[in-house]
Amino acid sequence: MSLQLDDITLTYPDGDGRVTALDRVTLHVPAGTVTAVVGPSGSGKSSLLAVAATLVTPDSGTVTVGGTPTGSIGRAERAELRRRRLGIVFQQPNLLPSLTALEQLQVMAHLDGHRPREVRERAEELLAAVGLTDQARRRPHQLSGGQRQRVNIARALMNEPSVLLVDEPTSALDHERGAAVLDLLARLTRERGTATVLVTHDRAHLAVADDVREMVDGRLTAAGPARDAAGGAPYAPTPELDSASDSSTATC
Ligand SMILES: Nc1ncnc2c1ncn2[C@@H]1O[C@H](COP(=O)(O)OP(=O)(O)OP(=O)(O)O)[C@@H](O)[C@H]1O
Repeated sequence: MSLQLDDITLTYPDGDGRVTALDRVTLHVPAGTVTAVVGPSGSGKSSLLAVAATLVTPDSGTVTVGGTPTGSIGRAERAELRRRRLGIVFQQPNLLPSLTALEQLQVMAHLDGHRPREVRERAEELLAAVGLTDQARRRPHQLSGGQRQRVNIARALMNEPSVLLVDEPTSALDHERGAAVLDLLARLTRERGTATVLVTHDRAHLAVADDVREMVDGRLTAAGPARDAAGGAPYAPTPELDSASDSSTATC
């Protein structure tokens, strides 16, 4: 299922006036693809994720998650949609200190009333997918930063979301671990048909994206595909990179 944002404008109160965080933003993220969003501080990236997550209601425009237009449903239904359809990965994994890696995942689905055996199997499958089978019984303080972030990602996938919203998942990691987490996100996105939005400052990681957009002053520009045909060239946005052919040959 896909994520569709149409003509989204979002303003916040600012003294006597209002500041425009998102300015007529339109974005379509097809199922099984990763769209990366880059842009300077204060350009509107977090606001975009908050609106896509239905945590913030825009002034105008529509957010459609897996075919469901979120503006036309009530608050309770939106909360239900968030729980069932959306996976959200914030910068810092907010894992519960007293739970093991396995329990962090299980607790998500127990809340939904699934059978314990099914829940356990799914949690084990996801921990295996992120390469943490051997760490399943460790608590957060017994895991490395990269391992904690992988638990965070596995947990976000526990309820099989249609849409995955990821904010700077590698900010606490070194380059190599960050790249491994990004590769994992891209693989799981494709395997599970998720529509993934990835906000990142690290342009070296954009090679995993199917599409790269740049946020500038609340406007989203089409920056084109992040990879060349060989899957290698990283994206480096500059004013002359409006054409896709340029973006595929640019270097950082
Ligand atoms: N709650 C708020 N009240 C008022 N203005 C806000 C609020 N949240 C964000 N803004 C403003 O909206 C604009 C977009 O902010 P946003 O946090 O979306 O940017 P960002 O690209 O995520 O920045 P960063 O990379 O620093 O996290 C900025 O001008 C910011 O100051």
